[in-house]
Amino acid sequence: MKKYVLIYNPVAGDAKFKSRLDEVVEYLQVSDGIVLPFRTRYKEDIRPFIRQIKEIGADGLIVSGGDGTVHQVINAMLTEDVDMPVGIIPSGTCNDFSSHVSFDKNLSRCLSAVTGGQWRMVDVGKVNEEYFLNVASAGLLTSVAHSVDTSLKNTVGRLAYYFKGLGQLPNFRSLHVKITADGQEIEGDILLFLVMNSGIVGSFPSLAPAARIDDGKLDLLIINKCSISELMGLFISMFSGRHILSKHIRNLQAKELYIECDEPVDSDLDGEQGPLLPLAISTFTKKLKVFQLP
Ligand SMILES: Nc1ncnc2c1ncn2[C@@H]1O[C@H](COP(=O)(O)OP(=O)(O)OP(=O)(O)O)[C@@H](O)[C@H]1O
Repeated sequence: MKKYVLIYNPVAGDAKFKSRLDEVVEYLQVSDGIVLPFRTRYKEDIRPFIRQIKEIGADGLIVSGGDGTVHQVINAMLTEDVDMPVGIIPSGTCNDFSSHVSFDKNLSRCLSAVTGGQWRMVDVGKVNEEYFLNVASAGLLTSVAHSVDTSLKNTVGRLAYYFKGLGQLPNFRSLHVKITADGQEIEGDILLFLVMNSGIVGSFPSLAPAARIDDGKLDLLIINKCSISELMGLFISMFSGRHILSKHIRNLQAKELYIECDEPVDSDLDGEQGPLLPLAISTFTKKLKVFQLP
């Protein structure tokens, strides 16, 4: 019999996952598995629980939640040296990382990846002392994401980011940054930078076309200072991936980055509030096991 741990956030996204717990237990039992569920209350609950399950020796850890819950669980696992494959039941608003590693909202598909027992190794990024799975960023979208009201986000989902973002366009201002990417120095006025592990961010499918989640590199995408109308044009071209050709975009790959700004600016890690700049960013190649569909 296989043992699984399930960590679930009952309020993530539309808060419907909790009504499907019985289905999860049934699916795993029918597949000769048993599951230990843990319901989150605050993000601070997760690390003490992960520390306790170290002794259990489970065959896999299933996380149901949004990018924020997945971010907390992975940080706790890597910090506490808990080495087990992870499966994700995405129930948040954007679920960027999980959609990249092929977990969609189909519950049986997610669970079949877990019970199938096959996993792959993926890279993880680290900013100062905190790991991130998908993206570290700062600039205009960061303030939008942190100011989107949760009820608005849960009602209209990812569109809330765009609605809120468009409303704030007139307030956007540039940041003067200095970026060192594997020794190469870039300095200038920018609107936004993203350091990506997968190329999916904010549900845009291909923000960094060359990004691979297991290539040992992170993909830096910079939007240089430009006018509001040029920025609107860039957002539209992001849906097709053509933004990469714009003169306002800079895209490169690096293993280590150091990003400084001449003012204190918040960062965003996987949709959660991150540390103030400067950011010392590094890549940990093939650091995490993620279940995959057979
Ligand atoms: N039982 C709970 N009640 C209220 N808040 C909770 C509970 N459990 C976790 N949280 C909070 O939920 C937040 C994480 O939510 P998560 O990111 O997983 O979902 P989301 O915001 O709906 O999705 P996404 O990040 O994809 O937009 C954390 O800040 C955490 O403190």
